[in-house]
Amino acid sequence: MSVNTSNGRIAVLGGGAWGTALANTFAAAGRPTLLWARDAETVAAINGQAANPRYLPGIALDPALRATTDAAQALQGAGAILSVVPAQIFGSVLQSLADHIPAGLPIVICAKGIERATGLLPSAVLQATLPDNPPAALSGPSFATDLARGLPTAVTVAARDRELAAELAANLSTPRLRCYSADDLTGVEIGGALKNVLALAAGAAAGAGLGASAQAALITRGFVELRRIGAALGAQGETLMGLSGLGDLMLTCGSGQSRNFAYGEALGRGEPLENRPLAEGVATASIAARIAREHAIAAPIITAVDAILKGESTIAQTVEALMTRPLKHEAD
Ligand SMILES: NC(=O)C1=CN([C@@H]2O[C@H](COP(=O)(O)OP(=O)(O)OC[C@H]3O[C@@H](n4cnc5c(N)ncnc54)[C@H](O)[C@@H]3O)[C@@H](O)[C@H]2O)C=CC1
Ligand SMILES: O=C(CO)COP(=O)(O)O
Repeated sequence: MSVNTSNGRIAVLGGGAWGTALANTFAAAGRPTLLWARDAETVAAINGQAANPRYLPGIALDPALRATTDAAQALQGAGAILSVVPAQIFGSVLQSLADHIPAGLPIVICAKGIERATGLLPSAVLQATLPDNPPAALSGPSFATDLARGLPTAVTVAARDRELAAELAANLSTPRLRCYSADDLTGVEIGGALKNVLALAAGAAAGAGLGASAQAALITRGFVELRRIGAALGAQGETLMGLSGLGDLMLTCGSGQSRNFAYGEALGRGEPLENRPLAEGVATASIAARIAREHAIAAPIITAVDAILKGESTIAQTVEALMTRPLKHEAD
């Protein structure tokens, strides 16, 4: 590993809730940080009022946080780059910024999803687009609103090179963000991506009034599916029991603060689904169901989430189908 990521500024790409919360924790910890956002109003609000009213309404940011609409400025002299744009547009954003991204610098992917069109994890999208920039990922139980309010949490920072992962984890840790390191990049990405699909299922169960028992059963059996898909794609089981698997599942599947859970709840209540905040699990459900099919993996819950979202099945039909599946040994 030849790059020292502690030199220079932290460049955070994406001025939404999570990009702002991450940049804010670094700035509050005294780390030189520059946030790139495409939206000039967001940039003006961060620089002028220490606020991001569009994505983090009512939260006071650190006055030291600086933002820009100029990607070249954000990336010039950066020692670490965090990409915090949604998973489905990560590839196109990378392509548009490619000329400004210093070769050799790792890119820490903070999105949680699988590219729907290709089935690629974000790290593979990065490798296909910028093969000289090593992929890393930051993932774990972390609501943007919690971190932005200065509440503490812990996440995993993964890179295939163990030393690089440890260095990034050390550089990105703040008094409010404890970063553990890991070398199972695939496991960390899969945990983050698939927990969103299960949060949709848990939210739908809550919204449809199926009860706390059904919700716990769904999450537990959903986690079995997450681990099966993870294993097929090369993830280590241990990683999925960690912060970016079980940890994030516990957070997201149990709180209406999660946009994926809230989307599922609206679905379960039969409410309109247009114009809602980003719910990455919607796109990921479709590709996760396809991956499961292609690998002949039993994933009835993830497949059902996809079918409900596509209008191919109702929640009542899904409950009936799941409850009448042939009985089986739990560990099989
Ligand atoms: N909000 C949260 O609590 C957390 C979110 N994440 C993940 O972080 C990723 C981003 O989520 P949020 O920041 O919450 O979403 P958000 O919806 O709050 O913000 C998305 C940001 O991406 C920007 N964006 C969209 N298309 C773009 C484009 N073509 N070029 C440049 N910028 C573009 C938007 O302008 C916006 O600033 C997602 O994958 C999410 O799963 C991860 C952990 C926590
Ligand atoms: O990933 C998250 C918390 O770890 C945020 O979840 P939502 O995108 O569902 O709000």
